[in-house]
Amino acid sequence: MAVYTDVAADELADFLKQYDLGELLSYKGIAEGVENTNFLLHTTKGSFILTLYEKRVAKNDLPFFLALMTHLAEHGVSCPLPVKARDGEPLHELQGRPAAIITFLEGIWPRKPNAVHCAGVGEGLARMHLAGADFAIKRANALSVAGWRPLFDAAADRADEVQPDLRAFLSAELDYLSGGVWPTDLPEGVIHADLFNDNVFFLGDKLSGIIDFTFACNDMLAYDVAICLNAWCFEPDHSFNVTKARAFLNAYGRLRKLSEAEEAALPLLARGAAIRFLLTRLVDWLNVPPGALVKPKDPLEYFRKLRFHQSVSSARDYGLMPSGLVA
Ligand SMILES: Nc1ncnc2c1ncn2[C@@H]1O[C@H](COP(=O)(O)OP(=O)(O)OP(=O)(O)O)[C@@H](O)[C@H]1O
Ligand SMILES: N[C@@H](CCO)C(=O)O
Repeated sequence: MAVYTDVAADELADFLKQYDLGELLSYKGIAEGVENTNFLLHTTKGSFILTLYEKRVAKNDLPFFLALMTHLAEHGVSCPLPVKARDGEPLHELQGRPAAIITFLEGIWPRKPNAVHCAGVGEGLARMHLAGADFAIKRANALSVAGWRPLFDAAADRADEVQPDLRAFLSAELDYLSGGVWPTDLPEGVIHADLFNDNVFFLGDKLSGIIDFTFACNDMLAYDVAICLNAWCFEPDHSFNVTKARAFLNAYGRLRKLSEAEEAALPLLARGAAIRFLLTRLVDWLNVPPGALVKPKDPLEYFRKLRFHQSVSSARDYGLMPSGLVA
């Protein structure tokens, strides 16, 4: 998160009058993250997170995110619970933006994830996929193949300022991924779609919670696996760590085994996941709003990851054995 929209103490106190959360003791903006504005609130009833939904979040989608968190929490996934105001609704408006309060989760996101964290994420992701199976509301993935071209168009003219020939590289990759190779028949369900290390909290080695469902949607479950391979299984120098990948995939597979078709599609899905984050980061990198408290993320990290996936010939390169997952 970040702070794009400031909120004065008296405005916040007025806003809180709609809730049964006691008196406001203190609050502060959270600089982490890039999508929405977030504040940590301390009230006489405890700690909470207030989110003001910004640019990339469509207001119509907010009921999906809020209901999903409630559904997952009720099905054993540790995630924040939306707090209902006195009118029974979790969604209101503050500073002209849709705003919601969610419960605070204890834990710390791992700055340097190790293989144990990766196994925790594998298990947590599989639990989320299983728990989401009977969630009734649907939301299409706005950032799947059809959504990448408009991002490219928004950044293309200045892409080469970030790295020479980046524009041509992205254009060729997009042509390939949108040219009929993207899978259409893999198992689908509710995916998190942004399960990065800053969205997973741990207490010690144990996963304590998953946050930030603002990209959650219905899509291929294996695409979520591919997003996590990108987000968790590379080193700071952007080299791939097969030990972490194996730990992640094995833990996932113990709860939800990937089908042969899903395994075979992993390299392609990983390329798609890499270009999705490369493109959103590139657009953000080139368009930091003046005065915003936000640190844009490095797009070129995902260029390097994408290059790696382009060199992968099969899911074996991610630590999977031909007969399926190693115990
Ligand atoms: N329920 C919660 N409990 C505790 N801390 C939270 C909670 N929700 C958010 N935070 C804090 O706010 C930070 C940013 O939250 P979040 O990742 O949801 O924001 P975002 O702008 O959507 O970010 P991203 O760039 O990851 O999409 C987290 O790293 C964490 O420090
Ligand atoms: N997790 C994303 C930011 C939020 O979409 C990234 O690291 O690019």
